[in-house]
Amino acid sequence: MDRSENARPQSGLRPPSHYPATTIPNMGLQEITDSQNNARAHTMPPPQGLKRAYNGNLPQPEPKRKTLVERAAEPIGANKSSLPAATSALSRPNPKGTSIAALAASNTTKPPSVTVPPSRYTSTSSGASRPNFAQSVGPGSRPPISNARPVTSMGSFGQSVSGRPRGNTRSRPATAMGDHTMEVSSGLGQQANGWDVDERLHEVESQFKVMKEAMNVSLTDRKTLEDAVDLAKTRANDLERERIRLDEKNSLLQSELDGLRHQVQSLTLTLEKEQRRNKYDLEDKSREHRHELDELKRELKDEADRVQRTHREALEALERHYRVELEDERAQKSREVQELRTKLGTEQQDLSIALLAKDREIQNLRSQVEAFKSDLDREQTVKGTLQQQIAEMSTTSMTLEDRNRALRAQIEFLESDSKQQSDSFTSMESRLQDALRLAEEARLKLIKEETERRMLFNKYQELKGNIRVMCRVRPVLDPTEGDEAKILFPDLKTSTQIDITGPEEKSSLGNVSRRVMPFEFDRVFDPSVYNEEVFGEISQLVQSALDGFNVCIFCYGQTGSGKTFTMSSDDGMIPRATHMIYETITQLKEKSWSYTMEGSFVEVYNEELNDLLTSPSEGKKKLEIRHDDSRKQTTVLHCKSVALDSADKVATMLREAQNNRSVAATKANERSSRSHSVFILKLVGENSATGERCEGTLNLVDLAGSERLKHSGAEGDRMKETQNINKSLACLGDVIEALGRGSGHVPYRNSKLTHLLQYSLGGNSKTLMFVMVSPMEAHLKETITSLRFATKVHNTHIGTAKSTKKTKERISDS
Ligand SMILES: Nc1ncnc2c1ncn2[C@@H]1O[C@H](COP(=O)(O)OP(=O)(O)OP(=O)(O)O)[C@@H](O)[C@H]1O
Repeated sequence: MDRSENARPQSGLRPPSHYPATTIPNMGLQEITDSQNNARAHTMPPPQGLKRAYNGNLPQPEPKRKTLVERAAEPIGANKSSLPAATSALSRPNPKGTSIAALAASNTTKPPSVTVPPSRYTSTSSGASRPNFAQSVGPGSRPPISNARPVTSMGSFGQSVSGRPRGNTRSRPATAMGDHTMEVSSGLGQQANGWDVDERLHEVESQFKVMKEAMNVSLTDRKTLEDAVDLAKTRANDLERERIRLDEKNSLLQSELDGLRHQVQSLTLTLEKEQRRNKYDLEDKSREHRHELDELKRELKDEADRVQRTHREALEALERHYRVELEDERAQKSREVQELRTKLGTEQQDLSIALLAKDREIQNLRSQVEAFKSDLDREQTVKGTLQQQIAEMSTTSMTLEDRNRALRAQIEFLESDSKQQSDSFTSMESRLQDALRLAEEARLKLIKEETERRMLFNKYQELKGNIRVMCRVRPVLDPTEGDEAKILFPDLKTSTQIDITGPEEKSSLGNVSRRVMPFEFDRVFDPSVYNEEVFGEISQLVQSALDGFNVCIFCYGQTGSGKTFTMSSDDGMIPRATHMIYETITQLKEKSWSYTMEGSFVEVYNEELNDLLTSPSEGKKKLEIRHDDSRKQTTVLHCKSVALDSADKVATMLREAQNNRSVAATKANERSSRSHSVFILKLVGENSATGERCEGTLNLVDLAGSERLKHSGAEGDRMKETQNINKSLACLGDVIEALGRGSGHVPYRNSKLTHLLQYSLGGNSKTLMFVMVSPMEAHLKETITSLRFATKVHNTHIGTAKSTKKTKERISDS
């Protein structure tokens, strides 16, 4: 065991390095002694003297079984001086904290005694070796056991003694004496003879002496040992006390340790508390920091919001500012635009006024041009007359020249006689006056001739008949329409006849035949004729209206036969009539005639009058018919009348009437073909030169479909419509018939239509009926019916006599 192990404290707790120096390691006494024993057991051989003394006879001492007493006794002899030092070392506080074991070890490792060299025994007495022996007994004084040393030194002794081989060799117990013996023998000299008894005896004696001395030494040793035992006992007691003191100290230390543990615990607790506190502090700090961070974030966010808000506000302010500016600018611009518009409007107005003025000017200029033209014509006539006169005058002039020459001769003869010249001027002036008078007379004659023309024209119209009937056959619109009826137009020259091949008829004999029915009218238009040509025929009647007559133009026929196409299509009779009227009015201005023209459009549906120029949204007022017998004029109360001061207005009026009719058509199916429409054009003309005044009316009537009720197979409202249509058409026939008969009573009031057209059907009025014919076989019966009705009308003569022709039906060849 080394010193460091001895110095280890008993308990597991190692005191800290800064432990107080007074503290002694907690080591038990037994342990100390054990350690010493062990140390000795390893390091110390038994005392040399004893070894020699008991070599071979004494029991070999058990080195590890030495008691404390023996061990205590060992250093006493040799360490009498060291014991007090040791005890004092134990008793006094060790400033460096050296342990007892360490002290013991130091005693062991540094023996104060010196081992007696063996050479001393060879030459010295026994008394001289004692202190050395005592010294060798002390602790640590013994030389360490050498492994090289033979356990049985006697063997070697024997060898060394004999120096030669021995035959009868006795073994001797190995003793420590061997060495001495050998040394002694060697000291006696090498020449001694082993077989010398004396010598051997001497040797034994000397050995005996030595042994005796050894005995004495042993006794002394014993005494010394006993003293040592006592001393050891004392020392043990001291040690026991020391142990108790150490125990006390130990317990003290334990309590101190407990205190320290407690302190450590409390420190640990404090530390834990501190840690906890620190943790809390840290958490608080962290919370604070987080809070601060949140605050900062919030502030930052607020700041950012504020900045954003500021920016937004700034932006909004800017936007507002710019918007206001923009609005201002826009308002200014719009004001400018408004001003410009106003200016433009004013300019436009001015322009339109100027335009109107220009128009008027142009019109005036035109009329002037026309007047100039007529003047020119007149002047040309006058010029012709004048040229004639000039020719006459040139003849006269030649005569005059002859006369002039003669006169010159006379003048020359008479020398400046001017009387004749002035006479000549006077005659020329009178001639001019005559020419002007003639021109005025010619103008008056022209006006008179216009009046005469009107009269003659009217007479001509009357001769043609006040009721005229024309027939028009529409073309086949589509090949899929069906079979075409056999219609012929035999009189190509005059175009007044139409031959209809009737349906198949069976005679009593069973012969099937078709009758050809010829119809003759004032004019027959085949399908190839255009509206333009048709209008050419009726233009004279329009002229009559301008001349102050009431004119009525009907379109009669079954549905789909072409009534509306003839009357109201874009190039129909109504637009053409109005255009013609405009043109004529303009022409008549040169004859000092000025006209006003008013138009209205009414519809007779189910024996009720409707204003087609008033839309249903404007509210419907009941129309009433008023007659002015003195003027022979009819007025429709509450009916819209449009001043037609331009030809375009007629087209607008027709469109408006068509629209209003379409709206009405949604309530009653196909209204247009189920009602009579009447376009009324009132014309009032005045002649500024003659003071004449004329008032005429042109009625353009598109009659409802003339199909028979039983044919149409109508029911309900449709039947009522058809009944009303048939009734009004029958009334028209009755009126015409009554007029033709010259009957005193004409049943105008039997239907709304005849009542409305009262002054346009009888008396001085002119009536033209178009009978419209479908070319289809399927419509043959209706065609024949219509043509028969038309013939009846055609045979009626109102006012003046009219030659009539008789036509005969014949049987068709086919
Ligand atoms: N002479 C014609 N040339 C070409 N097409 C015609 C002619 N006459 C009539 N039509 C066409 O025949 C069709 C029927 O004509 P329209 O509508 O004038 O008949 P309507 O007798 O007025 O019929 P409704 O009594 O039903 O009004 C129309 O499509 C029209 O354009």
